[in-house]
Amino acid sequence: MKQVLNDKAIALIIKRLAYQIVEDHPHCDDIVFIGVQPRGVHLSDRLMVELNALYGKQVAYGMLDITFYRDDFRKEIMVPNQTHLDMSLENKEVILIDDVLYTGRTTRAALDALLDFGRPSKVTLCTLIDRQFNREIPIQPDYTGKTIDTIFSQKVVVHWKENDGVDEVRLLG
Ligand SMILES: O=P(O)(O)OC[C@H]1O[C@H](OP(=O)(O)OP(=O)(O)O)[C@H](O)[C@@H]1O
Ligand SMILES: O=c1cc[nH]c(=O)[nH]1
Repeated sequence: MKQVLNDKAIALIIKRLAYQIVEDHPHCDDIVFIGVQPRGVHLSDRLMVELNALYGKQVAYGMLDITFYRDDFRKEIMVPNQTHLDMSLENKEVILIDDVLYTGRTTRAALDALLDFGRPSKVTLCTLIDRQFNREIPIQPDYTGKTIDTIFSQKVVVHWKENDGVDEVRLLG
């Protein structure tokens, strides 16, 4: 199982993503940052620390469960996570945050789920890892930590210190 990113690389990437977002958005008043449950939230929590420091205030931040919006949710029993989103998304720019983008189906479900909270003026996507091949939905990231060329049989595994004891990205297979 090959290590693709270690803890130092992940920390640097998260800082860089935060700077890129702030460069594109000098003001954060009309932005809502949303981590996709469950694993996107580890990345979004880290990004919020950087963004709060760069903006000098608490940015609007929520977490979105997409379980019942997945296109395969009827095929197996799934345990939902929690949504924490105590603001309207009407006319806000939403920056969706997830750890991995692969087929694009999770992001599609997230787009569907967030429409329950209003009509955003714009939605952009930030991901730590973009597995750029085998996309099944026409979705691309706007902010990418690292793009990885993978084949179908492989799997990208993102470990987070708070869950797995270590920050790292590994490629299985
Ligand atoms: O672009 P996609 O193919 O949807 O994959 C991306 C999603 O996969 C992982 O979640 P999880 O393992 O819960 O989802 P999965 O079962 O769809 O792989 C990851 O945290 C992303 O949310
Ligand atoms: O390789 C993959 C594909 C989807 N989701 C992951 O977390 N890893």
